[in-house]
Amino acid sequence: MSTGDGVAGQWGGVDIHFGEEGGRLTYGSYLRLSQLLDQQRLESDPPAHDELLFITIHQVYELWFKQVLHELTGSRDAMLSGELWLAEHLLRRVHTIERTLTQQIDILETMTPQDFGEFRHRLSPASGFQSVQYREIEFLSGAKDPSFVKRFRGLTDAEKARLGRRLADPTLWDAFLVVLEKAGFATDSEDAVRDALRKVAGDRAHYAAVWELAEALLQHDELAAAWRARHVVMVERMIGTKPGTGGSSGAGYLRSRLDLRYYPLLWDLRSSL
Ligand code: HEM
Ligand SMILES: N[C@@H](CC(=O)c1ccccc1NC=O)C(=O)O
Repeated sequence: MSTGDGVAGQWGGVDIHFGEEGGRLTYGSYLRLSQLLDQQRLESDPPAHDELLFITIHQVYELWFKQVLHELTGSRDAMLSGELWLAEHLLRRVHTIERTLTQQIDILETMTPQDFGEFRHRLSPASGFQSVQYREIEFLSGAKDPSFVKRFRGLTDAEKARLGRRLADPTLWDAFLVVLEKAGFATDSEDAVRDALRKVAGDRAHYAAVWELAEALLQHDELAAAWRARHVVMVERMIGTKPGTGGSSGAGYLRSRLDLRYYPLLWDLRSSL
C-alpha cells in the first residue's frame, strides 16, 4: 500500500509510513556513503593487506576529533554564558569519546611490525604530528603552543587559519576562570586561583556545580594523558627506537610529551586537599 510519496507497510501488524517528506533521502545519501567509502586510497603497490586498517583507524580518529572539537567548543561557550550544567554534560560526552579513542589502539595493535613495515616506508614525511585537529584540541583545551604551527610542514591556508583562530580564541581554562569570577572569586593571579580552587573544594555543598565542572576538566586532562601514554607504548611495539616518519626521534620525542597537563593548578590542588 502506498500513500503519496511515502512508503507504507505492515510491520508486526502496525501500519508504518516512512519518507512522507518526498521520499528522496536514503540511508546512503543522508550519510554521503559513496563519498565516505571512496576515501580509502592505499599508497602501497601491490596493496599491503594491513594498509586499509591503518587508513581506516586514522580516518575514524579524525571524525571523532571533529566531534570532540564540536563538544569542547560547546562546553567552553556554555561556561562563558553561565550554563554550567551544559558545560559539564558536554564534557562528559567527550570523556566517553576519549575512552573509545584509547581503546581503538587495541585494533591497530593487531597489526604486526612486519606487516606495518610493508608500507611504512611509503608514509614519510607524513605523520600524526601533522594532525591539525589533534593540535586544535590541545589549543582549545588550554595547551597553546604556537611553535607547533611553525613546525607544521605542508599546512594549507585553511588549516593555518584554523590553528590561528584556536590560538586567538578563549580556551576551556579561560572559560573556567570566568566561571570562578562569576562565583565571586578573584582570578587575577595564580595564587588567587589556587585559593579559589581550595575554597570550592572545601565547600562542595555550596559550590557543587563549579566543583563538578573542575572534576570534568580534570577527567578530560587525565584521558588525554592516557591516550598519549598508550600511543607511545604502541609506537615502541611497532617501531622500537627507530626515528619517526615525521622526522622526530620517535618514541623519545613522544615520551617528552607525556608530562603535558592542560590544567596544572587542578593537579596541584590535590597536594593540598
Ligand atoms: C602504527 C601506528 C603508529 C605509529 C608507529 C606512530 C608513530 C608516531 C611517531 C613516531 C610520532 C612522532 C612524530 C614522528 O613521526 O616523527 C607520532 C606522533 C603522533 N601520532 Fe602516531 N603513530 C601511530 C598511530 C597513530 C594513530 C592511530 C594516531 C591517531 C590519530 C596517531 C596520532 C599521532 C599524533 C597526534 C602525533 C603527534 C603527537 C605530539 O606531537 O604530541 N598516531 N606517531
Ligand atoms: N609516524 C609513524 C607513521 C604513522 O604512524 C603515521 C603516518 C602517516 C599518517 C599518520 C600516522 N600516524 C601517526 O603518527 C612512524 O614513524 O612509523
